[in-house]
Amino acid sequence: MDTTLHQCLVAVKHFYRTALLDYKFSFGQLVFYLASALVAKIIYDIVYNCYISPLSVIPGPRLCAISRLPTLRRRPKGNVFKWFSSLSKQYGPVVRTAPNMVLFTDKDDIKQILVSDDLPKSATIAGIRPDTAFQTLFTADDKIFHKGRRRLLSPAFSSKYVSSLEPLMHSCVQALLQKIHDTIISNGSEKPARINIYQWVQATAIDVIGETAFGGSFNILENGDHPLPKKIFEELRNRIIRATFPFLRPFLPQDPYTEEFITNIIRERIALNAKGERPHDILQMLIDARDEKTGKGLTEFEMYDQVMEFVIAGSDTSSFTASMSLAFLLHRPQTLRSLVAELEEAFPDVRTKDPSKLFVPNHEGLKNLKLLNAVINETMRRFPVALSGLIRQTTVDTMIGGYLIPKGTAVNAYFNQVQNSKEHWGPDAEEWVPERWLDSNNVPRNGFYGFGAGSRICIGQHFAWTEMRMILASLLLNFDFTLIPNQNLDLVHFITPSLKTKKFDVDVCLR
Ligand code: HEM
Repeated sequence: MDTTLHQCLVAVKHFYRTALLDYKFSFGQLVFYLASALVAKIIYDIVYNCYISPLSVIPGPRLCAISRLPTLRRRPKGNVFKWFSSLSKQYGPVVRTAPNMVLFTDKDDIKQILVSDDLPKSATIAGIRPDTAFQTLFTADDKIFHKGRRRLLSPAFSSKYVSSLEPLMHSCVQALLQKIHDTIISNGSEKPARINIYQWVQATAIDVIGETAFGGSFNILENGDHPLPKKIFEELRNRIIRATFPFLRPFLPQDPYTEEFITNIIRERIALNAKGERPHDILQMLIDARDEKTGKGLTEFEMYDQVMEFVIAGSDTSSFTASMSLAFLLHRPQTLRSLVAELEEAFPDVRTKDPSKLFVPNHEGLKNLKLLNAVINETMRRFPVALSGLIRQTTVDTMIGGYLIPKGTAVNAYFNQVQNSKEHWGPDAEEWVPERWLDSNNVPRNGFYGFGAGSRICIGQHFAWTEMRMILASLLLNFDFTLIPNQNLDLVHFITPSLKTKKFDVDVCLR
């Protein structure tokens, strides 16, 4: 038998060698051989993925073992997180979601991925870069690059530095209050005005990041129909599509509007520097950055890329959380009343002030307010910004969740499931109940990852907390809001989450 097999192999080898050397095969034969090689490769991959790969023992839908199709078709629609949740309910804490990707929903596994092993970001994340050659803080998969960029930018996010930005945030929040106030007055102050608070808070957050990080408000709120928020959303969706289907990259170029908008800001700053003015903010840090070895600075594109990342990371995240907090408060009047009482107790003079003056509380007076913090934490628990999970990649064969995960596998720390699990958070885990945060015993250890964890933990968390507390408290201290029931609160997630309708209307009147 062995001899026969050997003879066969020798004959096949001989045939191919002669054929290749003498080109003694027709075009039809060539197509046939290539097609058979392709079919053999497909069959090999299917057999390997289903029966031989160490991942083959991990539960999950059969199709996921051989194809990325189930994930690919959901990502561009922004609803992959719903599927992940249903998979983990059906298959348990470790699920294979693609031939080379595994979903983890156990809290210890998530801690291992993000903190103990502190795995690097996966190649999937690198795909969301506009130009894959350039890394940014959020997308960096090279740990050394990440460390250097993080060291460079950290001073702009320290709690001390963020406190110094408070007057700038104050002016943007004041502009939001003024716009609401003026709308109520122009509507005839005795009746409530209907506004899309979701959109206005989003515009405010973009202005805050412009004012604090790039030297001047983008004035998005003022120019109600500014194209930037829509362009940012389109860019987020395109980034996911480019990462999911790399062959579509040439057909989905970077949007010229945002590139020009941000590049102009950079050029204006460089011109300002030439006049001797050097504001101390993120933009200046990027302009001044020099490579330790080569002494070279960032190119204009690299600066644009990093600035754009901050505009994305710093706007839709905190605005989503702040406006969803308000939406849920309106659905839970008892908590709304308690929160307003907490705020009025902390700022008793707000009532005695001139009613025509709008009041923005200082952050020092807000930061320790228990219910305010609980409301924001509860919104981040129920609807985390990283709704589809945090994707990392193994660099060596690693045991996670009792399975051998080979080197180069994408692992998704899907903490959304942990944060909404009845096992960890009790029978009301799927309800929005901020009061649970008032007793620290109710918060399970390693059960909350609102800002991520490990070396990639959100660099902007002090910034976000300051901004969210100021926006929410200012709205509630100055106005009365009424819920308009039965609005669609369905979410989509493209890097950051948003309401599918981009709309949450409220009726608002002066207090
Ligand atoms: C409610 C508000 C926010 C939430 C819930 C949030 C959440 C997160 C999470 C979960 C991560 C970790 C991503 C990962 O591990 O893959 C992250 C990273 C990051 N966030 Fe935030 N974020 C918020 C606001 C902000 C703000 C205001 C900024 C900037 C002004 C910002 C900038 C960043 C950046 C640059 C990273 C990447 C950090 C790194 O990889 O070193 N975020 N954020």
